[in-house]
Amino acid sequence: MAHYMAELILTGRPVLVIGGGQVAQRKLRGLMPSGACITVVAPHLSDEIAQLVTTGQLEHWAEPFTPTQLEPHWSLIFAATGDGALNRQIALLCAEKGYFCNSADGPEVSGFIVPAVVRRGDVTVAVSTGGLSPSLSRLLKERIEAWLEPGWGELAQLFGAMRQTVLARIPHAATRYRFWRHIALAAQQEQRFNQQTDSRAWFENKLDRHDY
Ligand SMILES: C[C@@]1(CC(=O)O)C2=NC(=C\c3[nH]c(c(CCC(=O)O)c3CC(=O)O)Cc3[nH]c(c(CC(=O)O)c3CCC(=O)O)/C=C3\N/C(=C\2)[C@@H](CCC(=O)O)[C@]3(C)CC(=O)O)/[C@H]1CCC(=O)O
Ligand SMILES: NC(=O)c1ccc[n+]([C@@H]2O[C@H](COP(=O)([O-])OP(=O)(O)OC[C@H]3O[C@@H](n4cnc5c(N)ncnc54)[C@H](O)[C@@H]3O)[C@@H](O)[C@H]2O)c1
Repeated sequence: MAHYMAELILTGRPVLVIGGGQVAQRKLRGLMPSGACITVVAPHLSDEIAQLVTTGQLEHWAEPFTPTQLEPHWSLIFAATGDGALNRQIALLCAEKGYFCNSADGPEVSGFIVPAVVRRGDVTVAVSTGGLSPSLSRLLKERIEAWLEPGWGELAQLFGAMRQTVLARIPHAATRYRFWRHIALAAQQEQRFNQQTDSRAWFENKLDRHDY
C-alpha cells in the first residue's frame, strides 16, 4: 500500500506536539508558518521552543504525557518525546481514537510521515522515502534545493493571478487547457523561472497571439 501525499491547511486548527527536544523543534519549524494553534506538552523545552512560548506563539503544558491530554479534539498530533516506546504507544492510542499522529519513532505505527521540503514561495517540493531512510530524503532535498530555480514562486503568482482572465478569454475548456500547457512550456523554454521583468506583459502577449 502506498502513502497518500497531501498539503494540509492548518490555519487556526489545534495541533498537539508531545515532547520539546530537538526533534519536536524541527517539527515546529515546519508547523509554525501554517498558522496552527499549537500546544506543546513536555517537562523540559529546548531554548528555541521556550522562546516561542515566551513570545506567546505556543501554549505549553509543563508536564509529562497522559492519555487524558488527547481528550480535546486535535487535528494533528506529534509524538516526539525522548522515549521511543512511548512515542509508539501514543501513536497506537491515537490510531484507536481516529487521530492522525506522527510518531518520531517507528513509522509503521504513524498516521502520517513528515517529508523533507523545498520551497520557492507557494511552490513546494516534498520528498519522502515512506519512512525507510530520512537521510536519503535529506540528501535528495539538498539536490533539489541546489537545482530548483529561484523564480518558481513568482511564476506561480503570475499564473495564479491570470487564471480568471484566461477563464474569461478562453471559455472553451479544451482550448484553455491547451493554452495553459502552451504557456507553461513557453515559460520553461524561455527560462522565465529567473526573470521578474514585465512578466504580466509577457503573459498577455502570449494570450493575445492565439497560436495555442
Ligand atoms: C525528512 C525529515 C522531516 C522532518 O522531520 O522535518 C524526517 N527526518 C529528517 C531527518 C533525519 N531524521 C533522522 C536522521 C538521521 C539519519 C537517519 O536515521 O536516516 C535524519 C537525517 C539528518 O538529520 O541528517 C533519524 C530518524 N528519523 C526517524 C527515525 C525513527 C525511525 O525511523 O524509527 C530516526 C532514527 C533515530 C535513531 O536511529 O536514533 C523517523 C522519521 N523521520 C522522518 C522525517 C520520517 C520519515 C521520512 C522519510 O521516509 O523520508 C519519520 C519516519 C517519521 C517522522 O518524523 O515523520 C527530516 C529531514 C530534514 C531535512 O529536511 O533536512
Ligand atoms: N523522526 C525523526 O526525524 C527523528 C530524528 C532523530 C531522532 N528521532 C527519535 O525522536 C525521539 C526524540 O529525540 P530528541 O532528540 O528530540 O530528544 P530530546 O532528548 O532532545 O528531547 C526529549 C523531549 O521529550 C520530553 N519528554 C521526555 N519524556 C516525556 C514524557 N513522558 N512526556 C512528554 N514529554 C517528554 C523532554 O522533556 C524533552 O523535551 C527519540 O526517541 C529519537 O529516537 C526521531
